[in-house]
Amino acid sequence: MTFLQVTDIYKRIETSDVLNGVSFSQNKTQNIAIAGETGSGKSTLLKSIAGLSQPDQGNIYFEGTRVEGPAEKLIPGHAGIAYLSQHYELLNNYRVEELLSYANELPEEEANKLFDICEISHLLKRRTDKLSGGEKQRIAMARLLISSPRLLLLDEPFSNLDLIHKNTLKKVIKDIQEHLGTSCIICSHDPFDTLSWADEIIVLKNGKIAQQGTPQEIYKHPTNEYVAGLFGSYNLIPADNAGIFGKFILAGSNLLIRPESFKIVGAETNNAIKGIVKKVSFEGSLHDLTITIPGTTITAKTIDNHYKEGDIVYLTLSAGDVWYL
Ligand SMILES: Nc1ncnc2c1ncn2[C@@H]1O[C@H](COP(=O)(O)OP(=O)(O)OP(=O)(O)O)[C@@H](O)[C@H]1O
Repeated sequence: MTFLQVTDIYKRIETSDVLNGVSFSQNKTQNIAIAGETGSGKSTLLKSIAGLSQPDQGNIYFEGTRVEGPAEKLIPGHAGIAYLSQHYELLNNYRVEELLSYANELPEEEANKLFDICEISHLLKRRTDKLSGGEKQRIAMARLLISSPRLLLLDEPFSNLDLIHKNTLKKVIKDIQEHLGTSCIICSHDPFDTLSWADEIIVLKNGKIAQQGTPQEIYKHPTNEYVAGLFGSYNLIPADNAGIFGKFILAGSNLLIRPESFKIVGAETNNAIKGIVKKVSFEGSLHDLTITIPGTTITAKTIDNHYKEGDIVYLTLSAGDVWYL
């Protein structure tokens, strides 16, 4: 039996086709990330899976049982699926332990384990109005996990979190999966939150799946510029300008090359492309170099910090680093 099966979901809101025939499946151990620009339908898809948005057409089956929408049930939602909205709210003026105790039916030991996993044990005596955004979010998540869902849907969980809280949340999500056996689907528009975590990424555009694949496939072999752009910067060399790349020419195809794919070598070698550094930008662990090469300008990334404007450089590429669009 498939863990989650989403088949041909359509949803029209007012005059927009928000979901336009979305189908995919998830197995129990698979981490799925749903990516897409703002308004592409990510939240609506998650809510449909949770039974909180009524699809106009199509079916969702969770562990073999059809997920009914809010129009079909008195109390919306589906047993075993928990959805954490990006706009979750915690009741004000409660102590965290009070808030959690209302939902809690777990034996003390299990509840304490859950609070440890969510890294909120030290917050239990705190009042809910004296918490940071990241802390509130982990408490909201713990509250949902008390009901021992088998599938947790997280809607933009990393937005509005600083790097420290983001990393805590990433560890918490990993521990939830490892220690509680809960499967997850995360929707996020930030590639850095999805590429390292997901087994499979589903990219939505205008309510349709633009591409579905492993993070490596999506990053290295995007089907179009929309997908390429969602997952990082890229160079697009138009087909009529691709001659400079010699052996990599494929008639009529543009070349898509990620900036980190260029190797910068000190001296002219076979097949190296000569360029002049026009700009150097410090990006933390890497430097972005804007380099003029015959007929165009490209961006390359390097860890070397000695390049400066006006330097002559030589660029090489491997066959696996070029993608044809
Ligand atoms: N209740 C609603 N009434 C009107 N339009 C809606 C409603 N809910 C969603 N939409 C529209 O449907 C489209 C998809 O919305 P959705 O929230 O699913 O996208 P999203 O990809 O999650 O966006 P974001 O990343 O900004 O949260 C948007 O254009 C949105 O304006």
